[in-house]
Amino acid sequence: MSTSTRPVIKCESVYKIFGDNAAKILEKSGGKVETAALLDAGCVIGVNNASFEVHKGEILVVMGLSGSGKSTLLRCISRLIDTTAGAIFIDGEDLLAMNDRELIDIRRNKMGMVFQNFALLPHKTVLENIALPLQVKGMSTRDSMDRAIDMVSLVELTGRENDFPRQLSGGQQQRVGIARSLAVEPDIWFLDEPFSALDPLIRREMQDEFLRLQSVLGKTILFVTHDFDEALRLADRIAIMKDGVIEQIDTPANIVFSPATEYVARFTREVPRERVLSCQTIMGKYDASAEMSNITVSADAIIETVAEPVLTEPKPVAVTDAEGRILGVLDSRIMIDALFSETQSVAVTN
Ligand SMILES: Nc1ncnc2c1ncn2[C@@H]1O[C@H](COP(=O)(O)OP(=O)(O)OP(=O)(O)O)[C@@H](O)[C@H]1O
Repeated sequence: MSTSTRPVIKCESVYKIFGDNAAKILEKSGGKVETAALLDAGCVIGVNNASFEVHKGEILVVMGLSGSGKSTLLRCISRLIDTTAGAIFIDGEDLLAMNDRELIDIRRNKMGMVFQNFALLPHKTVLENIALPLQVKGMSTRDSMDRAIDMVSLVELTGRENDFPRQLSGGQQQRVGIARSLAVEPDIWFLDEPFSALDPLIRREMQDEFLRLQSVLGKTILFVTHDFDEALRLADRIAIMKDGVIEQIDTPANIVFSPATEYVARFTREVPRERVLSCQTIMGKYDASAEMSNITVSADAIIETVAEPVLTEPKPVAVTDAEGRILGVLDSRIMIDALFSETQSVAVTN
């Protein structure tokens, strides 16, 4: 993830107010949002003063309980609904200033969406469902079908091309939804509770599938969920929402170890540290003269994913960066200290 470049998504004081009187009240106040007056007038505040950026290749998970404003925020940024106040920039372009044609163009070519209910057309086959957005863009039937076949393979559904949605399991239907949204090669990927309708085992499988796809595709992602565990598994950063307000936006480790508010802390109390700490945050010093294990682990791997091999390995395991350079070591003592020590002594930097 790069944070030095221009953000792909930038929100500045974004508000979404629902209610017949909202426009009138805003007009009276000269566009200034006075939440108390709006609430008194019976308006509902969907998103309340959201400001943040999402960078290229980053997964930002928007997490909150039902009614906290997650979907409304996502819909403002994808312009499925109009924003009441504030500014949204996509690759530096003012989204709210775009005309209908520009909007259709950006939504068709730059943005992909996946919804909880899969939103597949029941009378079309898997291939036809995936090819449809390409045909809407003007691609020939033949080319769109060829591309749809590639997409089916990407989401590992080869052999089911001619099935109808009703012949597929929920997880398979969502794979089709994912393939369809990726077919147009969007830069920005919006996923609104994509796995919430799936049972827990399939859900976990789809989360792994999502991470696998992202490791290949490197999209810029806004992922909405009400499940804190899902947020921890998937996010580069998590935005926690309550009553339309983003209470905290930070890495999973910082959310868990430095919750900004009491509300955020309520989600984090029970989270085991191996779920959020990376190898880099607990590793020991590398001694070039020591005999090392043949296995290595990546510096940004979460401890949970490497605990077993490290704990069963008699020799120290090298922790390496993306170029394979050794940054430090892990061994069973370091691992046990990190997992079971009572005090939190590690520096949270990832
Ligand atoms: N079209 C609408 N008209 C009026 N109020 C709305 C509308 N859409 C959303 N709201 C309100 O805005 C607030 C945020 O809703 P939103 O759907 O964004 O929440 P959410 O966090 O996505 O919830 P869920 O997880 O249940 O989908 C809620 O109070 C909701 O009732």
